[in-house]
This record gives sequence, C-alpha cells and structure tokens, in this order.
Amino acid sequence: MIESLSSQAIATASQMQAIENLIFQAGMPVAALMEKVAIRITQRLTELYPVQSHPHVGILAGSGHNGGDALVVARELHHQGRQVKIYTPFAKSKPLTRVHGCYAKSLGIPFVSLEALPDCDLLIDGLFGFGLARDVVGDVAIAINTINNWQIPIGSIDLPSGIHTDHGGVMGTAIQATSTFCLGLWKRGLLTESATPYVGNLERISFDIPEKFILQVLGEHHLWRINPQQCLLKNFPISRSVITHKYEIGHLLLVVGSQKYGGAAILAAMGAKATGIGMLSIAIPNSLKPIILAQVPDALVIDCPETESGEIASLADLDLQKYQAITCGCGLSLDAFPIVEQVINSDRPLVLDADGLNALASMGKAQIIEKLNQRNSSIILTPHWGEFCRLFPDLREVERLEALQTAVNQTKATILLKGARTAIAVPDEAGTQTWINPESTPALARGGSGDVLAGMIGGILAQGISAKDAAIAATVWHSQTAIWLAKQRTEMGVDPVTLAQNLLPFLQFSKTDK
Ligand SMILES: NC(=O)C1=CN([C@@H]2O[C@H](COP(=O)(O)OP(=O)(O)OC[C@H]3O[C@@H](n4cnc5c(N)ncnc54)[C@H](O)[C@@H]3O)[C@@H](O)[C@H]2O)[C@@H](O)CC1
Ligand SMILES: [K+]
Repeated sequence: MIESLSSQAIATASQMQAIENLIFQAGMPVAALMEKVAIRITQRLTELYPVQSHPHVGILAGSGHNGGDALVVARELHHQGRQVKIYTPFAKSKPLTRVHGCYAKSLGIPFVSLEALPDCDLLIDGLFGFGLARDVVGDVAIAINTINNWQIPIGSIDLPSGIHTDHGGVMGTAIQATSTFCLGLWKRGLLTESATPYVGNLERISFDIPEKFILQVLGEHHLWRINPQQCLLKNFPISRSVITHKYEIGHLLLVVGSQKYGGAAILAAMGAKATGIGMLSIAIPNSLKPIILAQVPDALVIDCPETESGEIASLADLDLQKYQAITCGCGLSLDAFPIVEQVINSDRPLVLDADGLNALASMGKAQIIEKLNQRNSSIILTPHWGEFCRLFPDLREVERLEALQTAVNQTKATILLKGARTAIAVPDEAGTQTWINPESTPALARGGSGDVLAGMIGGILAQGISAKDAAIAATVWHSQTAIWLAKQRTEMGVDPVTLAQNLLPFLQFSKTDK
C-alpha cells in the first residue's frame, strides 16, 4: 500500500520539502537520509554502469544537498575501485555537502576542472535538485552546455540540473540526462512535455517515506503517474461471461468519416474492433458505404444522407439510445456541426474527437460549459494542444496541466490531452484527478493514430468500463503497442494501420512476456 501511494503520487518541490521536514522532525537525521538515498543510487548505477565497462566517473557536485548526494555516490564509487573525479563550480556549499567534500578529499579523490572530465565513461549530475531557485547562468551554464556536447552517459540525481521541479521548464539551460534517478516521490516537472527531452530513462529511487507523511502533505491528492504495466494487467483482456451474447459485450456507434477523410472512419473502426466489442455500427456519408464494408465487413454500416461536399448531412431517425457508447468526430469535417450537436444531446457515453471537438469549439466557451454540464452520462474529449486551445482559448497561456485541470473543473468532462506525455483529467467529487502517461514514442506523431485511439476508447467504454478507466487503459495500450512496434520496425514503421493491427498481438506479447 505504501509503495503504491508513493509509486504513483506526483509532488511539487514544496510538497516534497514538506514531506522531508516531517521525516526529519520525527527523528530521522538529515545525514542518515542522504546516506540511505545515495547508497540506493549507487546500487542502481552499479547495475546500469558496471565497474568494468565504466571505470572512469566524473561527479558534478552542486552546493546543496543534491551535491551532497553526489559526493556520497562519489565516495562509494571510489570504494568500488573506480577512478573518480569531482568537479564543482561553487566555492561555498551547505554544511553537510561540505563535510562530504572534505571526506572525499581525504580519500584522495581529486577535485578537478571541467577540462579534466571528457575522458570519463560516466558523469553523475548532482548540480541542482529540487532546490533550483532561479535561472542557471554564468560558469555553471557554460559547464552544462559543454557537458551536453560530450556524448558521455549522464546519470542525473533527482532531476536533470536546470529543469524546474514543478513546471518542467528549462531554467536557462539544463543537463540532457541519459538516466534520471528521481528520489522519493515523482516530481511534477519530470513528467511534463517540456522536460521530456532532458530526462532520458526516468526511474524512481524509493527511500521508504512513511505513508502518513505523504497523506498529511498531499491530502486529497490530485496528480498521479500511471504505471503502464499494472494498467495493462488490470484492464486486459476485458473479461466476458462464458454464456454472454454479442449485445451484452457492448454496441458502439461510430459517427465518422467524410468523402475527404474516409480513411479516418476505417482507422477508428480498426481501433474499436481490437477491443473485442460485441457490435460495431458505423454511421458514414452514404457514398462511403462500399469502401467501409470492404474494409470492415463485420460492422453494421449506416449510410446517412450526404451533403454536396461529402459530409454526413443528418443522422435521420437513427435511435441513438440503443448504443452503449458513441465515438464521434474522426474525419467528420467541420460541416457536420448539427450531427455533433445531436450526438452530444443524446446523453449516451460519448467520445468526442477531431472535428467533433472543432464543432464543439465553434459553439464558444460559455455554451460548451453549459452543454457539457447538462449531460448526465460521461463524455471524453480527446484534444491535442491545438484543439484544446480552440475549445478553451482563455487557457492558451496557462501551463498545460493547470489548463487541463481548469477545463475539467469547468466542463465536468473527462479530458484526454494528447501529446508526448498524454494527461487524462477526470472530474471527481474530491476535485479533478489527473493521470499522466509516462511512456510514449514520437512514432505516434502521425496522421491517423488519434483515430485508432478514439475507436479504442469507444470500444472499451461501450463494454461498461468507466470513462476514467477507458481513457487511461486505451492510452496505455495505444502507446505501449507503438513503443513495442518501434523497437521492431523503427519509429518510421508505426503507421496507424500497422498500429491497429498489432494492438492484439501486443497484448498477447505483454501477457507472455512476464
Ligand atoms: N531535503 C533532504 O534532506 C534530502 C534531499 N535530498 C537531495 O537534496 C536535494 C535538494 O537539496 P537542496 O534543497 O539543498 O537544493 P539543491 O541541492 O537542489 O540546490 C540548491 C542549492 O543551489 C543554489 N542554487 C539554486 N538555484 C541556483 C542557480 N540557478 N544557480 C546557482 N545556484 C543555485 C541554492 O542556493 C542552494 O545552495 C534533492 O533534490 C535531493 O537530491 C536527498 O539527499 C534526500 C534528503
Ligand atoms: K541533478
């Protein structure tokens, strides 16, 4: 239980500091905690960078306790028989950091200039942790930029130095880490889009924070890191009774496609089919019927009246109540605005994607809030940042996660904000809960991969799974499949058709890979 709370909670610098203060007030000596943390970092470094292959190590030590951690690591790596050198750009340091520096000197570990480091096999970055208070400038900034050009693996302690703990922005400049060893709780900034190019492989080093201190500081906590492996295990395969029938496993309606964007309808259908949905109906403009039937013979195709320019003109007298969920918007084109309104008014569990979102945006924010608050069943909006800003233009200048949480507070919709670090925010009585997907691949930055995702979410939602779980599970499944495929086919090889076709083989692989 303790591990599950501390392995998922995301903290800001001030929250982390408050938790550490509680630990110290309760009697844990500061030096003992630093020792414990640094020993655990050393153990992990030894696994990743063995002595034989990485005998020369450079330590970048700052003036605070991040530097203190680095100096303890320096001592331990020295005792393993490695050639360790320490570089510190600061004349003064905190008392505990200073005494570790003195002891390192007494052991004969040399303090060197930057010029002495390029022959190292590994660098340990302990310049700044969550105490970074302002932009990095002067000699330290020059040192960081120089080190980034060396192509030597860098292990950052807690955060890549220069990354802001809370918003993940680059404070002047920042270390580009190969691995980041985040200490205690996940720091908010590490899971943001802006920090992602600097973080490298991100892992957490636990130091056994008592649960009561986490709860005392985080209280009604609102920000969580998804554990992709646990999420897949928990959600897939979606179970079904042995005596079930097709209408019991959910009936999903896709309202998708136009003459211009016919492929989006097929991709959404492929995503939906992979979820094992019992019945799939697809409402499309009638001229698309032959092509959709050829590609998705198992779907019920509803050929709708069509506008002159090839969009769905109306859903005619289609009874929307008979569907367990609707996914609307992929390839719809903007002229289908009245259709989107009809679908929103239906009060069925709904996924709104792409042009469905653009149609919603055209209503203006006040009406969006009113419409979405009126709904009695769940709605999931799946915008990327551009679509999000069209929906909520007043939040354009607000930091991404804050903007997301504000929009969910206002609309009471579940919003899945797509990107390199997709975030899913869910309305909740205790306040908006936000979940961050920590692993993805740029292979997904490709036209059509969002259509597959929208179909997947609809398929899962129609099987009676909550909006929160459907959005999170589909996001993880989608990104983990892409990561798996990119390893086999390179990032160039993860086109949306291949992605959709491999959703089920990936699940099979992930079950047998245990
Ligand atoms: N609080 C604790 O007792 C523990 C903290 N730990 C480590 O301590 C770190 C936090 O330590 P600190 O609070 O000492 O802070 P940091 O070590 O992150 O850095 C703060 C120091 O850098 C200076 N500084 C801040 N911004 C600067 C800038 N732009 N340019 C130049 N100097 C700047 C500050 O004056 C201060 O001396 C964590 O990230 C973690 O690595 C761990 O040892 C576990 C226990
Ligand atoms: K650091």
